[in-house]
Amino acid sequence: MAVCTVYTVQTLNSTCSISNPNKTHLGFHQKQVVLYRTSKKIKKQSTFTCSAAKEKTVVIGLAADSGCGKSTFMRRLTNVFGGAAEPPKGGNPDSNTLISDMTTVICLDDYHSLDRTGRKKEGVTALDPKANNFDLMYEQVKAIKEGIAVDKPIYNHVSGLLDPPELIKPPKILVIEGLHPMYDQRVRDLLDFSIYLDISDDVKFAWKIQRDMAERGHSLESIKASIRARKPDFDAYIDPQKQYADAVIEVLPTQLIPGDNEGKVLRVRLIMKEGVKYFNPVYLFDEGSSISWIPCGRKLTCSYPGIKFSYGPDTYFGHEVSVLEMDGQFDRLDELIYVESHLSNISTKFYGEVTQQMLKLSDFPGSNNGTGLFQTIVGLKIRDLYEQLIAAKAAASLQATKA
Ligand SMILES: Nc1ncnc2c1ncn2[C@@H]1O[C@H](COP(=O)(O)OP(=O)(O)OP(=O)(O)O)[C@@H](O)[C@H]1O
Ligand SMILES: O=C(CO)[C@H](O)[C@H](O)COP(=O)(O)O
Repeated sequence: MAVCTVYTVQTLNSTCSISNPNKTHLGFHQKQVVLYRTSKKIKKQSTFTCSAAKEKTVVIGLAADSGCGKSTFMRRLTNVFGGAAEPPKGGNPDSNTLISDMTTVICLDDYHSLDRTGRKKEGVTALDPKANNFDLMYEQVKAIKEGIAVDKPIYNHVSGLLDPPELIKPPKILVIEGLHPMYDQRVRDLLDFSIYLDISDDVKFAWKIQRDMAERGHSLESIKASIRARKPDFDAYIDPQKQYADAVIEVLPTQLIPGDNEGKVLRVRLIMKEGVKYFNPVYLFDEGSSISWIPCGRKLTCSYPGIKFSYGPDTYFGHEVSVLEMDGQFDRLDELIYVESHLSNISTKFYGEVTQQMLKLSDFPGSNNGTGLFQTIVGLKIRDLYEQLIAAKAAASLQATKA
């Protein structure tokens, strides 16, 4: 359990980071100094120095079950912002954090309150809220959003233990990815934008088998057993979060091949909530219309079973949404430019940017289908949202200075 001590400071009202000799991280915000720490009480007689007020961090949430492509999506997203994403330099080699110039991605597995042995003893899975510390998750994400560095715990996936914490400094964009970014309302309310990767059971199974058998040496039976064991908690605690997401990427088996269960050709739907500030849903041809488009012709090479796009308005958990769908896969990625040129509101900075991004990362899984395409587009939408948020904050603070 985190110890959070609040000091009231009458004279300071800016936001800044402070560190004290106890190696804890403190910050001033709204006339308060707040201490975040994962263990023990902090001595109140610390001396600290204060740096200038900083830009606040934009927080993005990405939810999905394990093995559903979060890491792949994160690599696409950080690439949109440029610069390589790497684990903290000189830190724990088993850290789950990825840092680039603009973004820091933290994995919410780090807020497991029970380690592997503890979960076994209590008979709970990592998906169960009882195995996670939402109070600490909330306190630390809030602190980072306010410009305060924190000592975040590390869940070590190699040993199954909770390792000593690592320092997370406030980045421009913080992405919290994992099982529960939208489970706790307090954490959910801190998100500036949220995404849910909704991978159907058949596809999840195919991806998990491919990774856990080929890369991790698990047997088919043990993979099946692990999927079965997680399913009730997945349905109870993870899946319901999709109702809160601003964008959902739904991955289903193709409808172009009757009875297909190979999971190689995919039908992917990008479900975009209407009315989200700084987020204008992407559309095909004509905003708000219902469209069905088979682009296979002179400009796009399609082998069996072809490609089909659909677009139109819908409702999702009672919210108005726009849905863009792609079923099938590209034969030649460079021809994606033809599709891109028919999409609007994709938040590119130049003609062909989606195609360029896809070509750059063509060796990533899903680059020839709607998973890669929609992840890339969501990445560009997040960049746009970030730029709009920062511009709005700058305008507001200029206004405040004038007043
Ligand atoms: N769009 C995709 N198309 C095909 N395979 C994919 C796609 N995205 C991910 N995969 C495969 O699924 C597996 C899991 O992907 P990834 O590691 O990105 O998921 P994750 O959600 O981060 O997993 P975990 O939480 O377990 O670390 C990998 O083998 C990857 O190759
Ligand atoms: O659902 C998961 C999130 O990625 C993991 O299963 C959970 O974090 C437990 O990890 P491990 O199996 O390495 O102990």
